[in-house]
Amino acid sequence: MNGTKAGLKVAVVDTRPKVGGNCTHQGTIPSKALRHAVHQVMQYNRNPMFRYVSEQKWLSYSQVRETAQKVIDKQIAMRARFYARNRVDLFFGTAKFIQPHEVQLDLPDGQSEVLTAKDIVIATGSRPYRPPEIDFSHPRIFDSDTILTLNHTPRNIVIYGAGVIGCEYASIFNGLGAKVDLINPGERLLAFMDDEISDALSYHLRGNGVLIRHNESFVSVEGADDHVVLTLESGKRIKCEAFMWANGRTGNTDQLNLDAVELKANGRGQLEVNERYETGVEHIYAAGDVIGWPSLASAAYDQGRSVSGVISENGTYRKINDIPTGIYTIPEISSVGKTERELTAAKVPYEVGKAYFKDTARAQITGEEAGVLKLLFHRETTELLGIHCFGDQAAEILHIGQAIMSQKGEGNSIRYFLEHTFNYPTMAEAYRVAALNGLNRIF
Ligand SMILES: Cc1cc2nc3c(=O)[nH]c(=O)nc-3n(C[C@H](O)[C@H](O)[C@H](O)COP(=O)(O)OP(=O)(O)OC[C@H]3O[C@@H](n4cnc5c(N)ncnc54)[C@H](O)[C@@H]3O)c2cc1C
Ligand SMILES: NC(=O)c1ccc[n+]([C@@H]2O[C@H](COP(=O)([O-])OP(=O)(O)OC[C@H]3O[C@@H](n4cnc5c(N)ncnc54)[C@H](O)[C@@H]3O)[C@@H](O)[C@H]2O)c1
Repeated sequence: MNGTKAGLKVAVVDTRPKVGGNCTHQGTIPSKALRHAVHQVMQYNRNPMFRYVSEQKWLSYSQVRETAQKVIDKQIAMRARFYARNRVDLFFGTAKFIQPHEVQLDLPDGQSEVLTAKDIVIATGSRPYRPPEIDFSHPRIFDSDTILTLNHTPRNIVIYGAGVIGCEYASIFNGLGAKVDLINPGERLLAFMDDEISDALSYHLRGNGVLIRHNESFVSVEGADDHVVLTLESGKRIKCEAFMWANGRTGNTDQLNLDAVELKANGRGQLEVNERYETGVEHIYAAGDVIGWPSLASAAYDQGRSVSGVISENGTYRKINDIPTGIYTIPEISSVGKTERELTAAKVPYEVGKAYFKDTARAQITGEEAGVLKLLFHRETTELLGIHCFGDQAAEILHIGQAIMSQKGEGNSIRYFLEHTFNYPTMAEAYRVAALNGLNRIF
């Protein structure tokens, strides 16, 4: 759309006969819609007020999947309208290069057609990495794509991989009442996050009954008729009704016939690009998950806009940095900027200001009292250096601080939160509380 608005003639190609990409069909949208539905059930079951209405109630995985499908359908319809309104031509078929400026589309009916373009953007995304020794065709063995075909609530599930996907699905199945074992090949959950926030997540998942095992690697995953057995290098054997692999993703480059344009993907199927999304082959660009980090829909949107800005020469181009993280576990996590670990290693004299959700009126009213907002700021200049939030609506709350942190010069100061009046009672008020808490430490 950014390209057509800048005067380019644009065609979009996708294998799937519906727009939206994996983000809409198998990634962000279904997982967030599932998570929201499950969170609502948890709130209903937890809140004593609803016991006047009825006893606790549970929804099945199939029921929450139905609500997710409705959101997916809305997204598809909305995106299809955007393409039509902006006169972006859509082609459905699997694309591969045949010449530097020619792409062949293999169509669902077995026919093929060739598209020619001055510039080409590879935005083929990613898919779950599948170790060859695991039989993903087994009806009880899933990855983050196929978990969306599960049609009952398992009594127990083992999730292997405690990255973002593993932690989010652990929250979803735990919220549905399934017994969840979360197997982490690493040392801690979400190791790239602030330690205190990662500890808070472990504490809350464990408190809700999730069994977390760190530093474990799989030896085998064996599927039987009515169960799956996971064997770990430590000798442990874990039996479950359903097994979900949530460890890593691979860029979708294997079908692109990259040899035809002398491009090469790395071992994870990803393409290397420079700041302007140029691949090294003139006129071929890449953006989104296929270029690897940060592999977020939020970043992919901006990268897509930017790459069309580069091509059209007069469209929007922005170097994308300071990307926030929003992780939709229950409770939610969000962060932007530096962690304490990074600031300590860089010998930056920082201070910490904290506000616990339980001490805010808004959280007491909503009952969402688990959580903390943590501000890291320079003790001399008071500039905000990092924001880390754990708790309900963390992904929204974060953006208030991000707006201040992105100001230039003296505009970026923790004092903003003391010099402006905040609506009361709001979760935004946590910024005022955290700023006071932090500035009180300065002497
Ligand atoms: C379970 C899960 C949850 C997530 N949650 C979040 C979240 O909460 N927030 C967030 O920011 N990000 C999240 N992500 C990441 C986010 O979904 C991705 O970063 C985003 O989808 C990347 O967009 P993309 O356009 O690069 O590629 P994709 O969304 O992967 O789309 C690529 C498209 O290219 C098509 N394609 C591939 N090969 C070809 C070919 N040869 N010819 C034609 N078409 C082809 C595919 O069919 C697909 O439609 C999540 C991901 C997963 C898996
Ligand atoms: N809320 C969100 O922002 C959100 C939610 C879900 C997923 N995502 C995105 O989806 C991606 C996938 O997440 P994940 O949970 O699978 O964890 P991950 O990408 O962190 O990977 C987990 C582990 O698998 C390894 N690995 C990754 N790709 C591999 C490959 N191709 N081959 C072998 N090993 C590989 C990694 O080194 C890591 O140790 C992340 O990049 C994340 O940004 C984001």
